[in-house]
Amino acid sequence: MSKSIALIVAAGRGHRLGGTLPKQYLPLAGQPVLRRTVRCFLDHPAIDSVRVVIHHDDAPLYAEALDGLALPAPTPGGATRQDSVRLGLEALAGDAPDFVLIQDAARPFSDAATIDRVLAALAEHPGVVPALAVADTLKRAIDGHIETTVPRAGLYRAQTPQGFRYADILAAHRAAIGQELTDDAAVLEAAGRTVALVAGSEENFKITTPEDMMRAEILLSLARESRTAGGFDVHRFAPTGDHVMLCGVAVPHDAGLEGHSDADVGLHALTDALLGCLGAGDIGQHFPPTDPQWRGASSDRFLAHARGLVEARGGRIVHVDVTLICERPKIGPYRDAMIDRVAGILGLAADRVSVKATTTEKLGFTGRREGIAAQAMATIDLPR
Ligand SMILES: Nc1ccn([C@@H]2O[C@H](COP(=O)(O)OP(=O)(O)OP(=O)(O)O)[C@@H](O)[C@H]2O)c(=O)n1
Ligand SMILES: C[C@](O)(CO)[C@H](O)COP(=O)(O)O
Repeated sequence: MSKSIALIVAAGRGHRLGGTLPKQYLPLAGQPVLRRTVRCFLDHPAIDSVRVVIHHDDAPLYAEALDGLALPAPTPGGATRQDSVRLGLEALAGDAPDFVLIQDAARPFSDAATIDRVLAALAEHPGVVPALAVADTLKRAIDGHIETTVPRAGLYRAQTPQGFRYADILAAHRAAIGQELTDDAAVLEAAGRTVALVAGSEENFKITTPEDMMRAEILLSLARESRTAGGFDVHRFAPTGDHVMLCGVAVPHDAGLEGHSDADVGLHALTDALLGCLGAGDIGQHFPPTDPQWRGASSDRFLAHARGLVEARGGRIVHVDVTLICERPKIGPYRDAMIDRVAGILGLAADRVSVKATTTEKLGFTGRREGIAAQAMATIDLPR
C-alpha cells in the first residue's frame, strides 16, 4: 500500500487580498478558508495524513481555525511559496510518504474528483498537475499597449493539488533553491522531469483578490439553504414554588411551573423551533415525558441536543427569537441574562438571540395567570 500525504502551504500574507488577517484565516460562510481546504483532504479516503505549513506569527490563528481537527503540529514556512513548500517537504522526511499532494491553502474548493484524478495519474507519472485550458485570447502588453498576441493553443492554467513522488520533488526543490518558481510543477520541470496534466475544475480557483473572496461566498451560498421554523409551549403554574425557569434563568416568583422536566417554556419552544427547521419531529419525540430519566431535567440539555442535530447536518444556527407570554413574573429585569444563557447554550453571539415578553391584556389563561406560554422562531442554514 502506498502512502499519500497532503502538504498544505498556508504561510502567505495575502497582500493582494489586503485586510488585517491573512486570507487563509478569513471566515468563508462561517468557516475559515484554511479549515475548508484541510477538510477537502482529511475527508478524502486515499489521503493518509495532512500537514500544514504556516507563518511563524500565525500559531494562534492556526489553532483557532483548525480547532478539533486531528492534525500533526504545523511546520513553519518561509519567505516565498517555494521556500514554504521545501520546508514542508523536509519536515515530512520522518513520515516517508510515497506520494505528496502539494496544495495552496487558498484553494478551499479542491474536490474529491480532482484529487482522485491527480492520484490516479501519479501511478504513471512523476508529477501531475490539474489544469484548465485557457479560453480567452492572450495579449502580451507593455505600458498598456499590446506588443503581441500570444497563441493560446496548448496553454493551461495550473491549479493545485499538484502530485509528486515524494523523493523526486524533495530532491528537485533542494536543487531549485534560489530560483523563483511559482509552482511545484515548475520545480520538477527544472529538474528535467516531465509533468502530466489532468483536468482541473473551474470551482477550484485560488482566492487571491477580494473579488475571489466574494465569488467563494456566492458559491457557498448557492450550495446552502436557509430554513425558518417556529415552536410553541405552555406550562401551568403549580400551587407552590418560589421560582420559574425561563430561557435557562431562575426567575423568582410566588409559584413554580408544573412539568416533567424543569418546565422551561422558553427553551422548550426554542428546541421545537430548531427541530422544526430540521423536520426532526418535536421535543416530546426526542425526550418523551413518559421517560423517567427526563424527570426534573434541566432544559438546556434539550436545546443543546437540537443544536447538535443542526451541526451534525453541517448546519449553522443563524438567529433565534423567543417571546414569553405572561402577566407575571416581569421578564424585563432578566432579559439580558436569558439572552446570555441561550447564546451560551447555542454557541451564538448575543446579537443573534432575541428574548421578548408580552402580556395578553389579562385575557385568556395567561391573562388569568394560570400558566406561561412561549413561542419561538429559529433560522438556520444547511447544506442543500
Ligand atoms: N511565503 C509563502 C507564500 C505563500 N504561501 C502559500 O501559497 C499559497 C498560494 O500563494 P498566494 O495565493 O500567492 O498567497 P499569498 O502569498 O498569501 O498571497 P499574496 O501574494 O497576495 O501575498 C497560499 O496558500 C499561501 O498561503 C506560503 O505558504 N508561503
Ligand atoms: C501554485 C499555484 O496555485 C498554481 O496556479 C500558483 O502559482 C500559486 O500562487 P501564486 O500567486 O503564483 O503564488
